[in-house]
Amino acid sequence: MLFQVEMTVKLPPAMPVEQAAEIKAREKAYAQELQRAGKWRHLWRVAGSYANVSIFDVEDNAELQELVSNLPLFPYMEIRVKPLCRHPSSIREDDS
Ligand SMILES: O=C(O)CC1=CCC(=O)O1
Repeated sequence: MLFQVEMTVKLPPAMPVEQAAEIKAREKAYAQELQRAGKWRHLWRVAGSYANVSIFDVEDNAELQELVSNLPLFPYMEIRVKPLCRHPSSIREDDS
C-alpha cells in the first residue's frame, strides 16, 4: 500500500544544538535504512520549509504507524497521511 506522508519538523527552539544534531543524525540513518529496504520510496524536501513529502510503500496501516512512530524526530513532527492508489492514466509500471 502506498501512502503520501507529509512531515513538518518543529524542534523546540530551546533544544540544545548538540541534541538536535544527534536526533537528526539518527533520523537520517533510519530514513536511509527504510529507503534501502524499499519501504520509503520517495523523500522530497518542501522548498522553503523544514518539511518533507514522502511516499511510503508498506503492507498496511499498522506497518506505516510502526515505521513512522519509530522516527527519532516523531515527537517533534506534525504528520499528515494520505492513502494513494494507482491512477488509471499513469504510464508508469512501478507505481502500483
Ligand atoms: O528533514 C526532514 O524533513 C525530516 C527527515 C525525514 C527523514 C530525514 O532524514 O529527515
